[in-house]
Amino acid sequence: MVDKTEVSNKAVDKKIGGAGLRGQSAGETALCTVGKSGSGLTYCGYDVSDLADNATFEEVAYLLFNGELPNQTELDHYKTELFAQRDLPQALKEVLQRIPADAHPMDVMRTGCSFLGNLEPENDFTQQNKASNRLLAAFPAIMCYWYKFSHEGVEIDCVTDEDSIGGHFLHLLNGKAPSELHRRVMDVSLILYAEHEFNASTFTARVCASTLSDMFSCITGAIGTLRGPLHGGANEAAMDMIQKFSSPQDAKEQMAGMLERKEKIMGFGHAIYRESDPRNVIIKAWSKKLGAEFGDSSLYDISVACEEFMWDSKKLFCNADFFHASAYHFMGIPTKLFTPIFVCSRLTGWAAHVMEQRSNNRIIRPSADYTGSEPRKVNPIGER
Ligand SMILES: CC(=O)SCCNC(=O)CCNC(=O)[C@H](O)C(C)(C)COP(=O)(O)OP(=O)(O)OC[C@H]1O[C@@H](n2cnc3c(N)ncnc32)[C@H](O)[C@@H]1OP(=O)(O)O
Ligand SMILES: O=C([O-])CC(=O)C(=O)O
Repeated sequence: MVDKTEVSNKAVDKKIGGAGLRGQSAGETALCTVGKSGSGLTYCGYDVSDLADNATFEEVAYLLFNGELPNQTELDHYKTELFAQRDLPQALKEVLQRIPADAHPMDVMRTGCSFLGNLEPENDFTQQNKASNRLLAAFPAIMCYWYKFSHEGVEIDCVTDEDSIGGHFLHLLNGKAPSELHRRVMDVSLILYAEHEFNASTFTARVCASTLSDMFSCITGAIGTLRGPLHGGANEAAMDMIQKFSSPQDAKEQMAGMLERKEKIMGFGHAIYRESDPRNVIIKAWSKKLGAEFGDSSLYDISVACEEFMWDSKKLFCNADFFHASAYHFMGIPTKLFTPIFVCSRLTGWAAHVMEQRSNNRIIRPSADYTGSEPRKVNPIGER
């Protein structure tokens, strides 16, 4: 007779692992493919390059939340809904005022998200779209209200008449309407960062969702995960690095030294893509255009030298973050706000994954291979 305990233990013992769970399928999604078809990245079946050329970020947000692109009436309605929710509650402004200027802006985003969840909680899952859209509308103001208050002592008006979220963010940051080029690049950037399957921050959101927690908790956890330099924090780290290089030649020499010292070069490599990140070619082209408009393309030329050097020496390629650094810089965005912009975009992917997890949920709880001590007895404290 088969011993049932033995069978169930065997099931548990089956190793689903490997460092970083690389190559393991950890669930199903209808939202995104990475490294599979088209240019290598699709959202709900649409190639990201097609979306970047022919859609706006709001259309992509709608797509991720609803599974289909909106028609004009649906888009107008959606944008009106988002537009009406841009302002921040006074209590949140007061909290943001208390966060010091030297705080990490990702900590500001985390606190802003969490605190909004106290003021306007998601009481049940019928409110999941409402909560997601509220965060989508409010994130640019959370970032800019804190930044302008803590750095310039200015209490900004959190509402603008900008039509798009990207334009709204740039307007809040600069206190004036952005150029059409900047509006467009910000929109493309938000599209490129919107969704990326089971990346670390999205997986965090899904794990949190799987316990049937609320949307604000899922997003707050995801922000904390995106913060690290191996994930979203790489765009900021890439900027810090390229700013230290005085010329393309200097970049190559210094990078050679970094590789020799076994340092990680931020903005290069990827856990899934093997030869290129499809988002890079898109943001790189916009960075070149912005550099020309900026009137000094040296940062772009240095970035290209870094790209060539890393490919020639290590066969490592730029990921989505690398040319975002120069692109954002050319638009006058302070480096410390780079990763928070990622939050404003990726919120859409996170929230869509939370909704998907909830729609077919089982608590995510893998097992671990034990590597600790053999079973042992507690000695009385005097004998240790
Ligand atoms: C939007 C995003 O989140 S994109 C990712 C942003 N993160 C970064 O840019 C940080 C820099 N990059 C990295 O640290 C890594 O490439 C990651 C975290 C993105 C992926 O990590 P992994 O999946 O473990 O990388 P992978 O298995 O491809 O690494 C292969 C080898 O290349 C090395 N390598 C990978 N990326 C880099 C890099 N940027 N600089 C130097 N060496 C690198 C690894 O150390 C590893 O070497 P080893 O075999 O001697 O240990
Ligand atoms: O997929 C990943 O591991 C990281 C990434 O590129 C993203 O989240 O956009």
